[in-house]
Parts: sequence; C-alpha cells; structure tokens
Amino acid sequence: MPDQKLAATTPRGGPERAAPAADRVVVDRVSKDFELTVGRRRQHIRALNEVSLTVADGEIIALTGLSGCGKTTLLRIIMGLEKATSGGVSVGGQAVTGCGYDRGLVFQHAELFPWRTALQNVEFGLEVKGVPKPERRRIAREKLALVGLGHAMDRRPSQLSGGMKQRVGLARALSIDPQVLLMDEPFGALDAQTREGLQAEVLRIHRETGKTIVFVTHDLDEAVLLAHRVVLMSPNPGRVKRVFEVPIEGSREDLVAVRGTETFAELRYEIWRSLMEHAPEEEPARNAVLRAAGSGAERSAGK
Ligand SMILES: Nc1ncnc2c1ncn2[C@@H]1O[C@H](COP(=O)(O)OP(=O)(O)OP(=O)(O)O)[C@@H](O)[C@H]1O
Repeated sequence: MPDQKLAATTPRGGPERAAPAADRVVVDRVSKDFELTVGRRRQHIRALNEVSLTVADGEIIALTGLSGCGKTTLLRIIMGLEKATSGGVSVGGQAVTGCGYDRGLVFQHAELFPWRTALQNVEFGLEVKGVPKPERRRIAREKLALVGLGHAMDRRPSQLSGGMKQRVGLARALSIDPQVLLMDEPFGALDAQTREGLQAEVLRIHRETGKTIVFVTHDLDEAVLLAHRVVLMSPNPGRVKRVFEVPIEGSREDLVAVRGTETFAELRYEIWRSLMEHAPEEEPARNAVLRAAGSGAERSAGK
C-alpha cells in the first residue's frame, strides 16, 4: 500500500534542526487534473491523485520520481501558482489561495533581469513588497553575503557564472524571509562540481536560517544528501509511492564523507529500486540511463 499520508513526526538526525516542530506545510488530499487538446482530441490528465503530506517546521523534503509523476505540479500548487482540482494546501496554518510572501521559489534557471545587478535583482521582490529603499538594500546585501556573493553584488547576470546566478536566485527567494523555501530542480542545470558546492551551501544556509525546504530533484544522491525525508512519487496518476526517512546523524556538510557511508549507499539503492518499478518498459533509452545510474548505487551498496 503506498504511503499516501506522511507522518508529521520529526525525522531522526540529518541536517541540524531544533526540537520537534509543528507542521509548516500541510497538503491535504490534493488532486490535479489537466485538460488539453492534442490535434483534435481532448485529453484528460490526472497529474496528482489524492496526495497528502505534511512537512514539519525546519524540515527538508525532497520530491523525486520519474518524469511526469507530478513533482513540479505539486510544488506549484504549494507555491500558489496552480490551483488544485480538489483538496487543499496550508502553510503556517493559512490556506494557500495564491502566491504569498510566506513562500519563496527558486527555479532551475535563476531568471534574473539582465539589466539589473545582482543586488538590484535581489531587491526586486522587496520593491514589490513595498520595503523602503535603505531597508531593502540592507536586506539584499545581507542575503547576498549569506549565499557567498558579498564580492559580486554589483555584477550583472552576464558577468556571473551559472552557479553564481543560482545563488542570486536563492538570495532573492530568501530576501522576503519566507517560512518555506520551494526549489524546483535548483541545481539541475549546473555542472557536477558547482552543484556539489551549492548543495553544501544549502545545508549551511539551512543550519543558519532553519527554513523549511521542499525541493524537487531527479538526482537521488542530492535527495539523500540534503533531505530529512525523500518522498518518492509515481506516475499515472501522480501520487506518493513511498516516503524514506534519511537516518544520517549530525551535520552533512561534508558531502564527500556522507557519500562514503553505508547508510547513504543503502538508502540510495532502496530508493532507486523502488523508482525502477515504475520505469516504463516502452522507453528503453531512459530505462537504460536509469539502470546505469542505479548500477552505481548497487555497486556502492555492495549488491
Ligand atoms: N499546464 C499543463 N497542461 C497540461 N498538462 C500538464 C500541465 N502541467 C503539467 N502537465 C502534465 O501533468 C503531468 C505532471 O507534470 P509535472 O511537470 O508536474 O511532472 P514532473 O514530475 O515534474 O516531471 P519532470 O520530472 O519531467 O519535470 C504530466 O503528464 C504533464 O504532462
């Protein structure tokens, strides 16, 4: 039986967090249908089917699963960018009816204004919020320093690397001091080294701010390295298949050391096996890629 209703318990160990906390995000039996026209035919897609989950205050949750299982749709519904067909979401006890300053979103591509400096890009959300200039400048500087860009505040996006742009996106999302940070494959477009640097940064920022984080990733290593719990979704229709607690104790900021642990290898292997049950047979190329990705997990888990 799929683990549809996630427990609100605080998971053991993992990225540092204060004692047991209240639910920050509650997703209650959310379903989402899309109607689309392909050629002359009307098509109905059930992107999400009765998805329920709770995310505790200060918790980090990874949403993973095969392409099309509804990860982005769920994140967009939590953000208020998309309306659920049925069911509902609340954040901090307030029903989500649209976007709000209690939630910050980090996209796969930072989507910065090219004519604005890093500082001015981070200031943007604060401008919209009506924060007076001296105050928004102070906050934007503080957030850019938090993401390690204190030295590049006056550069325009064309003068920043891909990783630096993502850091600006992260600083911009943090500038409005959201209760929850939502990230949609935030490092998916970056090279391996930059990606690893940013993963460690997210853990450090989490330690410093205690933000609740929900992120989407296809990368099982990333899911296990960063999250307290990994929510594996399955497609047709999109639903929660299984929830994995990540029992890694203490700080994880030394990612290389964490990767070397048996716990990491075994859990990654378990998630991969569960994921593969849904890899469609009619897509041999993607299946092969998934199997190749998994064979690393098999080897490191000693299977
Ligand atoms: N605006 C839309 N109109 C019609 N169908 C949509 C729309 N957005 C998503 N879908 C469909 O809903 C399903 C879930 O899509 P979604 O993007 O949430 O999946 P995903 O798990 O994030 O996929 P990926 O890993 O490829 O990004 C897919 O079948 C997709 O085609």
